[in-house]
Amino acid sequence: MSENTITFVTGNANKLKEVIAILSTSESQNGTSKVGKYSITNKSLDLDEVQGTIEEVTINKAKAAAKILDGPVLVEDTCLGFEAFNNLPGPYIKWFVKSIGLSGLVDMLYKFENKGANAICTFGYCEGPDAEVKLFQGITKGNIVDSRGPTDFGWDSVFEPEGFDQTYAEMDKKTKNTISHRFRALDKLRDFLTSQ
Ligand SMILES: O=P(O)(O)OP(=O)(O)OP(=O)(O)OC[C@H]1O[C@@H](n2cnc3c(O)ncnc32)[C@H](O)[C@@H]1O
Ligand SMILES: [Mg+2]
Repeated sequence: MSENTITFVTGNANKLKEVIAILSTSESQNGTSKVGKYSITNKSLDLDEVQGTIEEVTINKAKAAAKILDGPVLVEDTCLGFEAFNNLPGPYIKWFVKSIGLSGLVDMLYKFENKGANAICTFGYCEGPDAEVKLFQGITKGNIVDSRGPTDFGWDSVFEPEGFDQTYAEMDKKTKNTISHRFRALDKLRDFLTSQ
């Protein structure tokens, strides 16, 4: 593998699809994206996640991936935080969705007038097992609403981004991919990689 190849490590096929779509250019082929001098390829691995802040979780994931693959890696951790809960569940949103479901998330806020939520995406880039992890974060604000639209990607159907009357799940993918937390984080990562 060339030294300019970065492996995006995720166990989530929907994340991967969005990353490829957002980074796609005429030079991308077969799931490999070109950003500046770098080629971004991918590997499906479910990395252990420690408890902590989103930054700590992402740094740990990146270090674990760089150790396993012994080379440049990119990982991503996605949070959904409720304003009424001081931004929890945050990095633990996956376990909340798994254990209480989407209607459970909506019910958590039933006592609160403030339905505000932040979708936060943090990419961690690490050049190798002994390198520092660089973070690139994107945030999209929105509200938690009753589920509308397909439920095949995480909490997409209960998150209505500010300024829109559709949930992420109801939007066409192109629209989501120009306003999403993931798009905003990748924009920063792209700036960094193209300046290298
Ligand atoms: O292997 P990794 O990359 O960690 O993939 P994951 O599915 O474990 O992902 P996270 O640890 O980042 O957990 C984030 C949770 O939020 C969900 N999620 C991530 N991005 C999302 C998005 O854009 N819209 C809706 N749900 C999303 C995802 O399905 C998880 O349940
Ligand atoms: Mg995960």
